[in-house]
Amino acid sequence: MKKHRHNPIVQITDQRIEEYSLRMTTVESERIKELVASSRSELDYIDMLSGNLVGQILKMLIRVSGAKRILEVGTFTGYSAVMMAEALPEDGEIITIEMNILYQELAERHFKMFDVENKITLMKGNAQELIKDIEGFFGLIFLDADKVSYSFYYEQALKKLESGGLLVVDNVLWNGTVLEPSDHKAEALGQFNGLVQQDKRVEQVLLPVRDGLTVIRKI
Ligand SMILES: C[S@@+](CC[C@H](N)C(=O)[O-])C[C@H]1O[C@@H](n2cnc3c(N)ncnc32)[C@H](O)[C@@H]1O
Repeated sequence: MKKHRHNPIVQITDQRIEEYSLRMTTVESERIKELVASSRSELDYIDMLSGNLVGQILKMLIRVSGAKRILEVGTFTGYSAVMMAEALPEDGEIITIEMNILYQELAERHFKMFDVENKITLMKGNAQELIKDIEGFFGLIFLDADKVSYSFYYEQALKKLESGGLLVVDNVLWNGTVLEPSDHKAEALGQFNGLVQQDKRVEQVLLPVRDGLTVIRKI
């Protein structure tokens, strides 16, 4: 029998509005639906997967900005990486970092299965160590890994973003608990949001979509 996590991510918006928004949003491709089904059949829980609202925002940002080189921190089973690959031109590339061996194997299998392995490179290991040595600049960076390290990743990401490049950061509202932090993750995310808000090097919008998504543009 499948296990359920004690504290799964819940929507911060009204559930009916969330469902309506999903119904009115471009539908996931067949391969993305298959990837979700495959993830569900392999794992006890898949609530870390960012979902169609975040996925479609990423795709839209890639198409509108023309970003060709993308860095993702936090692959999980490859959902957002494959979504982003769908919006990339033929010569585009994604580097995605994952430290969990089980997720690495599953993501790798999905990249092969869904024919995007030529566009996606999976870096295996701790992003906190690996990110510093990644060379070149990126048009878009998607930050979706260990929440307490967001401020560290933020500085690294700013160094690696092209001027005008986008940093998209997931879970910035942490179930709304950033308003009154009662654990170290909520506290770290609250500090991160404040850091971005004060930073003159960027402009940003915090979207109350799903668990909170901030889109940051490097000036
Ligand atoms: C929220 S999930 C990513 C979801 C994925 N972006 C998606 O939309 O399907 C976060 C992932 O980051 C990975 N992770 C957490 N800390 C990490 C670190 N320091 N280095 C690399 N991966 C990390 C976790 O193992 C997990 O798979």
